[in-house]
Amino acid sequence: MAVQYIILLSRQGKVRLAKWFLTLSLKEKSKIVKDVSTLVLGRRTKMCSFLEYKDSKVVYRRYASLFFIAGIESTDNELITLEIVHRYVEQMDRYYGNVCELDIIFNFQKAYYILDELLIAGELQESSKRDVLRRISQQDSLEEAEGDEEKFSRLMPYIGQLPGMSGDGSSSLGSGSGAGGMSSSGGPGGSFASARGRSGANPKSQATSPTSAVDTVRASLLSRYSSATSLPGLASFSSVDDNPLLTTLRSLYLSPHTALAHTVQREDGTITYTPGANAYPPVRLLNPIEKQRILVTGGAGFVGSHLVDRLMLMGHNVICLDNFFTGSKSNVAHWIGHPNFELIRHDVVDPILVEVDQIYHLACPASPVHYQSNPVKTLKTGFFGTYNMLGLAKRVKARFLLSSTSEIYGDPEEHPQKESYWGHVNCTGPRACYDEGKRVAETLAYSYQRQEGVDVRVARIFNTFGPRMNWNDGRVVSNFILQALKSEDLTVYGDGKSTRSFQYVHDLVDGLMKLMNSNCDEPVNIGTQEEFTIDQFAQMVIDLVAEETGFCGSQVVHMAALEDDPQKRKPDTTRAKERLDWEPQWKVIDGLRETVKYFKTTQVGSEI
Ligand SMILES: O=c1ccn([C@@H]2O[C@H](COP(=O)(O)OP(=O)(O)O[C@H]3OC[C@@H](O)[C@H](O)[C@H]3O)[C@@H](O)[C@H]2O)c(=O)[nH]1
Repeated sequence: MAVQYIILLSRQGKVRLAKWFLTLSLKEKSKIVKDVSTLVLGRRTKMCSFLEYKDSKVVYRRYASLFFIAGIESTDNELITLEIVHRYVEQMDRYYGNVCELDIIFNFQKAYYILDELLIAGELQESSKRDVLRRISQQDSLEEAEGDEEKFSRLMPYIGQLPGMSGDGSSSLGSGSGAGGMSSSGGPGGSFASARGRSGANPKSQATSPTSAVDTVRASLLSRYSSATSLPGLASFSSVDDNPLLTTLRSLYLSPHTALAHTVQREDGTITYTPGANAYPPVRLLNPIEKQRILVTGGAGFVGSHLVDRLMLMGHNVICLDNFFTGSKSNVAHWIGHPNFELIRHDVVDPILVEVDQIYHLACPASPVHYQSNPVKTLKTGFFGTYNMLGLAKRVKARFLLSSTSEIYGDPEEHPQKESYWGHVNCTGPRACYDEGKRVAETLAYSYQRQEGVDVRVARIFNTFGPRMNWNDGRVVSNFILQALKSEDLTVYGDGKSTRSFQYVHDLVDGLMKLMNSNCDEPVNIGTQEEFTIDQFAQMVIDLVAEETGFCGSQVVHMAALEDDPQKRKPDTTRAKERLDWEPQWKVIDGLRETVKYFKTTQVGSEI
């Protein structure tokens, strides 16, 4: 009698543990996991717990929110297998005390250790609960002695900078969305409580339902991490109006090149960077239930890097993925090396596999100058990039947010534009690579939603500006500010009567986060009602630069109009208000003032 494999599967289909006692290729293992998950999850509660799968058998039992699945040979005994599984549950229950799915997610190594004591090569080795627990507690003491020293020495450089970080160090096998699974634990088909009831070993368990076990774990996690809520100025991240947050954010973008201190040697033309010269900004210490692993594609770009800042300050684990085509490492340099941060150079046109809970898919050049410089690549990014990220979302069961654009409305015949408007796009014009790329990206998102059940969010972003726009971005805001700072003429394309509504980047980031965490799966316009003609906007920039620098000698000059340039653009944001409770907090003039400061301090006259 030899067990071939043990799989612990959540009701949402997430594998929480998999142990193989026979040699199989990765492909074969994934096939078995996929087939067996489908078989088991598809069964109703009263159905028999034994199944035939190819030339083997599958024995399963549900305890609270987890299915324990064992594969055996067709000649092996199902009841004995069930008894082994049950013994495993009892031993975990003893070890963890009121074990639940979260225990296994956050302390999965122990679940493996216990299994290793119970089964060797698939054969039952030790059925005594007491002996298994004694060995595990010996291991624990050894690990504590060795691990604490090492962990502390590794974290030492950060401890001074990250309030309360010293208590963390929990690992995560599955995703943070395990918390979602826990909330619905209990129910028919067996439970951890029933295992405890049989063992009679845990007096606490007799009176504890699976739901209260979850509550206990939640409560203990929350109390362990409760100090986070008292961090001065970092308790709330709901809005950028929160001044301490704004001060922290400003410190990140108003001095991007000082993330690494540097000295410039003019004589030999070298720059020396000093690593670790600046402290990381303090990030919130989230309890593991709230801490998400979040992928931001295009995370080193203009909007992406602001989003990364906000998510990092909120205390999440952030993976920033960028091909640095228009994004720049310096936009996120202040996070490099932080324990919660990973930077990956990768082009979304190629697939990638990372285990995450949420995906903000922002990767795509957004300035007309950039996206038109390589239209085929822009289309590939729109289609394949989105296709790959949706595939990833499907595979890891992550929520997916697409950054779409007001450009999907083309040169609109409806004004302001509601989300219900289908648009007016020239599919053969120079802007089509972006417009149609984003339109097909939306189509892909909703097709994945319908066909594969992927949880999608779609943000239609209107003209956005702010710090970290590239000096060579080519969009109207950065062009005009840079021209005005150098007292050059402001180049207005066309007669200057076309309009745009502009929003400051912090408002957009608020909107994206609200949308991601809402239940609104329809497209949502994110933009402001402040609409200007390009002539008016040019004059406002000249005035602001004069106010900031004391002088601006620029004039407005009109040049040839651009092909297919939309004549007017302003969002109807009723849906954002009603569904997300989102409204812009920044007046355009305030955002522009800050952007002028940014360009003045970091671009014009900058050393590097
Ligand atoms: O130097 C310039 C730059 C731009 N403009 C004009 O200013 C207006 C705005 O142009 P931008 O290049 O900033 O942006 P567009 O509105 O054309 O496209 C933008 O739309 C929304 C987003 O999704 C994208 O960021 C971008 O595609 C256009 O009418 C353009 O012709 C100038 O008059 N002078």
